[in-house]
Amino acid sequence: MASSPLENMLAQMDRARDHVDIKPGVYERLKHPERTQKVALPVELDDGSVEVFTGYRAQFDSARGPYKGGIRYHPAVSMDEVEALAGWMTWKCAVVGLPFGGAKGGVVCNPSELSRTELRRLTRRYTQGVRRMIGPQTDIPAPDVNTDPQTMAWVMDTYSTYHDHAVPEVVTGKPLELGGTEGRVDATGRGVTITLENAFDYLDQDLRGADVAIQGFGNVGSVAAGFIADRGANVVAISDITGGYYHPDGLDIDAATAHVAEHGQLAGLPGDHEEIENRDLLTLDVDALVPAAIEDAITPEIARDTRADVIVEAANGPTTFAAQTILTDRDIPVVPDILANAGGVIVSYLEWVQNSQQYSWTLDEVNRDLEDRITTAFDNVVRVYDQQNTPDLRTAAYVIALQRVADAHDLRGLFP
Ligand SMILES: NC(=O)C1=CN([C@@H]2O[C@H](COP(=O)(O)OP(=O)(O)OC[C@H]3O[C@@H](n4cnc5c(N)ncnc54)[C@H](OP(=O)(O)O)[C@@H]3O)[C@@H](O)[C@H]2O)C=CC1
Ligand SMILES: O=C(O)CCC(=O)C(=O)O
Repeated sequence: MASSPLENMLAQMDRARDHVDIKPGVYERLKHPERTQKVALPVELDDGSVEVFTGYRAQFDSARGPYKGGIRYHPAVSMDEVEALAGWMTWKCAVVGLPFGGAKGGVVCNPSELSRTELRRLTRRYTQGVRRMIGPQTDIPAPDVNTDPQTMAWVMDTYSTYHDHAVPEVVTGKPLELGGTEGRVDATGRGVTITLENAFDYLDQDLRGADVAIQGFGNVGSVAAGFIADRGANVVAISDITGGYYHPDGLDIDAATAHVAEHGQLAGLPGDHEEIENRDLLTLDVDALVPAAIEDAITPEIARDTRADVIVEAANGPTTFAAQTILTDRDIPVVPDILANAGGVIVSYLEWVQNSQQYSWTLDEVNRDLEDRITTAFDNVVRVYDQQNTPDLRTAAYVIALQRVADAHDLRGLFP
């Protein structure tokens, strides 16, 4: 039976629960977001008509610091999905040791059908709708699926108009000109690549010469593909919603990136390669599979058929709970989303710190800090997995995250 992202997230928590010293009341609270909001967003379209979009923001937990998490524009956005994504942000920030809680927002829309001016009006409406929830000390949005630095600039501008001065630290992932940080655009893909290297080291394998398949060629997937190819691996397959491409000796990632920059999608990618379906990409005989699209890519059926030696989750929630159980039984390690894709929020944290200090760091400083934090988190997860005999790496990551959030609740005395 298909499960929703929220059901998957809650089941992942339950699997870790017995390994964590947590009061029942605290655990029960952590199964519910602290606050959610649904907003109606009337937007004037370019033809003069008005369409009312639906937006959401879910704030999951703030015991460790302000809520943090991206804004997604996608037709499948729902309250269930943003609640799950907000929960995953909470565990992600905790597992990599950031002083943040977790949130997520989204608007139900198809951005490919909206013009730039329509997207700007939609973003302003959404920001107005959630402006009492967000703020530099309360909840700090960032980019996610189909949103980018320009979207964040509009959020920052709209929020700032209510405060009579610029408030850059209300969002991260901004353009450099508006207080964005060096390295944020590449940060998630860079973190995925570092995690893939860490996983190969842990498994005593060499990334150089390894075959890697990547599903999703957006901000995260395309950047990861470039870095992974730079490390000497063969990126043998890539895909987006329009379909996939395969070459046993590795694809030309620079050419694919240039093609997407020009055409907006991979469709029509020229070159000497085979076209494949997304499902075929997920079951290729590769050394590593990197799902970098959206949730639920790896279903139980895919988990039974996949021939990857290791899976590194660049997307949030790409593996269903039932699929993870099958992969665990098949001894296929999965480096979970809350660790593998944390590079983005790590560098968002660095952006927020720089904005708060009105100071900026070099790209080298940012990249070094990212590498240190994500590698330390990887080592901690592997240590818990090895020492506490958790069923899989995901459970180990949840054990660390849940314990840190539970300890924060205890120390703050939020529960008698
Ligand atoms: N941006 C960030 O910093 C972070 C993102 N993430 C997660 O990474 C994932 C990707 O995000 P991001 O790269 O920013 O998003 P983008 O919107 O930039 O890219 C998403 C990519 O996935 C593709 N895609 C969507 N659905 C499918 C599908 N069913 N099959 C194959 N490809 C598909 C899209 O194709 P098309 O363009 O053709 O629609 C696009 O190439 C998401 O799960 C996101 O939550 C996690 C941490 C941080
Ligand atoms: O950069 C951030 O603050 C959050 C990015 C995000 O939405 C995610 O990690 O899923």
